[in-house]
Amino acid sequence: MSFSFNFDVHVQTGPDDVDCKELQNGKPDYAAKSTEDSDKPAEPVKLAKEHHPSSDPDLLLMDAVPETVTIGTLPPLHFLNETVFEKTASEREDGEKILSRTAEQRSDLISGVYEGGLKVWECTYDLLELIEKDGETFGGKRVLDLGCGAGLLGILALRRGARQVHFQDYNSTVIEQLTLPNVLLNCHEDDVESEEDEEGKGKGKKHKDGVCKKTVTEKDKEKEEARDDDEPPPKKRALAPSQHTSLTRCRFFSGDWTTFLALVLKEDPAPKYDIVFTSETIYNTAYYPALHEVLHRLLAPDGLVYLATKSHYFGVGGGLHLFKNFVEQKGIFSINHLWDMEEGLKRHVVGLRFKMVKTS
Ligand SMILES: C[S@@+](CC[C@H](N)C(=O)[O-])C[C@H]1O[C@@H](n2cnc3c(N)ncnc32)[C@H](O)[C@@H]1O
Repeated sequence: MSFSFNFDVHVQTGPDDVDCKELQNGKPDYAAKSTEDSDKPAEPVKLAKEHHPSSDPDLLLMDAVPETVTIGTLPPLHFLNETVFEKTASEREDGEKILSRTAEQRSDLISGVYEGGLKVWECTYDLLELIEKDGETFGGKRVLDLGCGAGLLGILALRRGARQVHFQDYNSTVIEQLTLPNVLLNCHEDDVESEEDEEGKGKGKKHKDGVCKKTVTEKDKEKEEARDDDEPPPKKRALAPSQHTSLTRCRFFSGDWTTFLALVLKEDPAPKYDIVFTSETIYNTAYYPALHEVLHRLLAPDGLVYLATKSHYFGVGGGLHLFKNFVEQKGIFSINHLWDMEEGLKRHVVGLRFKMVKTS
């Protein structure tokens, strides 16, 4: 069986693989690309493009093994477990070959080739919890999930009434095989509501930090496969893209930040975002100029960037301290700590706002 989506790609992509430093012992070597030695900015390596879902994705979703994360009173969020990619890599469309390469190399990141979007990283959960605690409302807001991976942050905003949500990931395979399917999994509002009623009662494991994570097991999957043909379709079956009103509020982009910015700045008017989420994206100091430029150009004058990050990325080099230094040198944004976990490997959520409200 093929797991492919058909996408209309409206902007041509560049070469997929580039000369890049690859992981050594599972960690990328960014030493040659640190901010100190980079008078030349990091090369754009993957040209940006927009993805338009153009076919019925039901088949893919029927075979998917979704997980659900529930945090406090937030709506449950569904996402494909990364293990599905290991098992089905050869059957999926993957022009970038990242599914096979990550499986071969057993690596979370391959610098310049695969930037880690196929799994949900820890700080995404931290940020979801902060949103729950602070009661952030999204009604009518324009949201960018920058370096989205699975896209849970953007999906939450969508579920909570954001006017538009744009998803960006470095890898087109991530957008096509993970982000978009996840959006579809979560877009069927009626289904999701009825699942909340049924499933809130105990299948999930309550974690001490309040995160309730439920995995749909192989057994559940077998049960689903054994279903009689006369039975109604499973609740989580997604609607065709054209039927999704939620989907009309979304756009999907892949590519590196420099060319992503260039692509959207060609639009008239160019997008401005009230909220930008970016989780676990500051591990590589070489990318700071491009990341900062995206935030600078695309954040609305009174907008807010939620940045979730580990304190330090061991073996990689980046981290909050270096990023704060970079931001301070630029003098555009002020940074506030919104949440800190000081035990173990320290994690943080910080907010960035323009120092002076821009008049544009
Ligand atoms: C470690 S993953 C985090 C994924 C997701 N935000 C999460 O927390 O689960 C880092 C993400 O940052 C994005 N990223 C990193 N460097 C990038 C670059 N130079 N250009 C564009 N995207 C980049 C990739 O899309 C990648 O998915």
